[in-house]
Amino acid sequence: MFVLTSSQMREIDRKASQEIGIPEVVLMENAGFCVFEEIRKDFETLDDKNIAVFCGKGNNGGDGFVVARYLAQVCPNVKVFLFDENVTLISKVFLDILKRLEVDVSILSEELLLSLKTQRFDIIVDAIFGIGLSKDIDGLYKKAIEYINGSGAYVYSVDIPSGICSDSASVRGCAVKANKTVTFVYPKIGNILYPGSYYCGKVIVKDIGIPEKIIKDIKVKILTAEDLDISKFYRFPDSHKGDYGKVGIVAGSKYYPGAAVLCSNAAVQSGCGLCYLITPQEALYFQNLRKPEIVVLPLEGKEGVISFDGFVKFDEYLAKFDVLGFGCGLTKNEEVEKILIHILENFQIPIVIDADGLNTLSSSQKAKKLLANYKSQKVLTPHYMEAARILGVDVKDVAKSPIDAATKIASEFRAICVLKGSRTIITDGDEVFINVLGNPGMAKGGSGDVLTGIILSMIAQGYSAFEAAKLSVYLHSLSADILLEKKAMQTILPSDIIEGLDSAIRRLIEG
Ligand SMILES: NC(=O)C1=CN([C@@H]2O[C@H](COP(=O)(O)OP(=O)(O)OC[C@H]3O[C@@H](n4cnc5c(N)ncnc54)[C@H](O)[C@@H]3O)[C@@H](O)[C@H]2O)[C@@H](O)CC1
Ligand SMILES: Nc1ncnc2c1ncn2[C@@H]1O[C@H](COP(=O)(O)OP(=O)(O)O)[C@@H](O)[C@H]1O
Ligand SMILES: [K+]
Repeated sequence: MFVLTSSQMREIDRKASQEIGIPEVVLMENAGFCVFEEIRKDFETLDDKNIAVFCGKGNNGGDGFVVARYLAQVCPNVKVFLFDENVTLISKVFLDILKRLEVDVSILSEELLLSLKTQRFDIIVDAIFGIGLSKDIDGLYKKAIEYINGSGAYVYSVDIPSGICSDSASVRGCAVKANKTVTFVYPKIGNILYPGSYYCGKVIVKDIGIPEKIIKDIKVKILTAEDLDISKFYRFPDSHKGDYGKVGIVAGSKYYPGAAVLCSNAAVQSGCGLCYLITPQEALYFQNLRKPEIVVLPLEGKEGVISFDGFVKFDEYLAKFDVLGFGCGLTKNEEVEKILIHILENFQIPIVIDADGLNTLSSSQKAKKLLANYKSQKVLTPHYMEAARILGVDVKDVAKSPIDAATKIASEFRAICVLKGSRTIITDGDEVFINVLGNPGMAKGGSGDVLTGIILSMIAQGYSAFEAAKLSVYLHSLSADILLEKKAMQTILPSDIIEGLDSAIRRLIEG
């Protein structure tokens, strides 16, 4: 499913009306009716409800007038509150109809808002601002939104909760906290990314009669099972381990031995034929939880961290790997940088760089340049802070526009970027997928190491870096969601996510 920016939505509206000839009033009528239908579906009866519809002066308010008209046909207690009588031309069509039908329409003032505190509404429709929100909310708008949020009513937002920026999903001053948001054509970024997604409640996407053929060149999509290639999950009966690829992992240190265990355990649990773990000897003390299927190549370390001299002894192995993982739990020092540069200068293996591999990259101009020119597939898996370090920006800037940040990293390094967060973004610099599965039970140290292991395993099994990244992000969070059916968020561990891959893969295959 596509995800739109406000300008894409406007362009689609423009084409529908100017090129195809569908009048804008028809689209507004359809939008309002869709919202009404959703409300009618949710309640057995509406005639005993007290309903308020808050309408802004733009077209979002126009949708609100349509909703109010339909509601007034089935409910005697519908009140419309208008912020400004100076509404858009199309909205005026529907405001005039309301007036002719003698629906209760009032201009909202501070006094009127205060008097509403003694009334109780069962349902409130928020049609104050949609994709046209252009500045932070203040004044009477702010007070009305605070009133709506404190009212205890069941709240429907039209298109997007008022106060949420449809392009960044940020809260502009304050925002309506809806129970349900009915959006049109396709969801907007503000409906999908956080914090906007939280304010939306349940998001319902409705078709308002815009022909699909005018919706072109949309690059952002929600990641769904339909976007995944599972053809390589089929195993020929006479296949052998060599058919499922060799993963090499450079990970772990005296300080973070567990990261290496989680990453390599996840790799073997998700199907690669062989998995080799290159880790400093000093990290082995902790490895009793390591799966026995992993081949360990202990490396001579330096103060508990991998050393360049120790590492180059494994060059022969590196040449045989189908994919190399670099970074989980390595820590960051000059030796790690030297090793990364050595790999980038001397090998051409598909590479997945995570954690300290990314931190090393951020501070090494030489490694950055080599990576950009590295002639094999690359996947970078930063979380927001790691992305900020790579881009040399503040983490707030990444949070404000994560799609831009991920796209920039992918383009700069000609890599697949997996920008990890509550909504992980996967991009090759052109197409963008947003993952909407997963839960805060995953917000624990080690979840990222698990994801890296899965991506490595999928590349080893023959998937392209982009397909592997999509498939792995999906399975990783599907596993956590399945665990949530039986476990509390607090007790879901990254190691459980590894074990849960079994259910996740089976559920994906079975559909
Ligand atoms: N053909 C179309 O364009 C369609 C539009 N639709 C609806 O129209 C909406 C977009 O309508 P508009 O472009 O008129 O935009 P909005 O209705 O979202 O808001 C724009 C109006 O609010 C004012 N405004 C913005 N931010 C403000 C702030 N912080 N404080 C005070 N005033 C502020 C602007 O000056 C402008 O008057 C969509 O979200 C959707 O609900 C639907 O009817 C479907 C068809
Ligand atoms: N609130 C959340 N909802 C969904 N997924 C989450 C949430 N918090 C974290 N995750 C996922 O958990 C993983 C955390 O990775 P990362 O930050 O690299 O952790 P670590 O480096 O400690 O392993 C990412 O895949 C991320 O998408
Ligand atoms: K709204």
